[in-house]
Amino acid sequence: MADSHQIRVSLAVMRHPRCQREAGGMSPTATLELRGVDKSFGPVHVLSSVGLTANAGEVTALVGDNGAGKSTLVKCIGGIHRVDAGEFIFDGTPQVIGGPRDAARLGVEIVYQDLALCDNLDIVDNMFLGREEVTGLGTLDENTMEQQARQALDALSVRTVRSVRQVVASLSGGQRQTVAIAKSLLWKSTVVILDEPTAALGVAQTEQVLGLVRRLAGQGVAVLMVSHNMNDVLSVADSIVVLYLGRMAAQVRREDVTQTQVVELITAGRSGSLGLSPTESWGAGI
Ligand SMILES: Nc1ncnc2c1ncn2[C@@H]1O[C@H](COP(=O)(O)OP(=O)(O)OP(=O)(O)O)[C@@H](O)[C@H]1O
Repeated sequence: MADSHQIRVSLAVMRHPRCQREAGGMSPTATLELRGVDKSFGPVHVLSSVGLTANAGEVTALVGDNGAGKSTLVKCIGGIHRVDAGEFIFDGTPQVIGGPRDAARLGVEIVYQDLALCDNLDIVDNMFLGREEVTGLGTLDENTMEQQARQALDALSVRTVRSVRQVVASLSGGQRQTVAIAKSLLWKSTVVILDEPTAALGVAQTEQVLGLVRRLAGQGVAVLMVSHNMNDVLSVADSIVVLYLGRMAAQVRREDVTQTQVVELITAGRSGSLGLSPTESWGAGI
């Protein structure tokens, strides 16, 4: 294992290919970058100067203890909460997120834990709910929707769903998660936020969904995955953002940290062996 000096050096030189391209003269552009995000509810300061970077083609895990501010941050990115201060930069351009429509226009899709699927509708109906394709005659274009739903599932190599005309109520937890994730691909989202995607799943289904998360990133999406499950985070993330009491403890590359160091960041806001204080660590490993 690398010692703390090596880790600091590797963090400083930023080993990700995008960063190597920067070293070679090409400038990397994060799909989503947050800088100095503050959010309070009345007198309660929930987020203070939070920043993170989510790159296309990567899974960025967002971790932190209960109450650290993960959900609040996700809701700020999704336009559900308005931030008090801070910048949202999409593909290098600062943007204002004044509400959910702005976030959707910028390609942000949030897959919540409850998945917000309608049990009585089939997979196609769920994937196109509120955004149905219509024919020139004004009727629903079922064939096109069915084809596109199938394509989205195929792009993610989904083999577990037999028919896109299956009613969602009949699907397993993993299959439902699959439908919700494939929906984000269908809508060409550029930033997909997954809220605890394996929370209610058994071992086999967890493996399948984690594979799906990787393939989603493989489609060029910047995936931000909120998770309490350290095994999931360490097996699937390229980069890990740790929130501690509403502040950035660190954003580190997966390969630069051990599980113990991530747990230290989550529980204490710093990791002695990493040698990074919260202010030093912001952005160090991106
Ligand atoms: N609408 C609100 N009004 C007041 N305080 C709030 C509101 N929403 C969240 N908070 C507070 O903000 C803090 C962060 O909550 P948040 O739900 O973002 O944390 P979290 O990291 O997602 O936690 P968990 O892992 O338990 O879901 C908590 O102390 C919570 O009580």
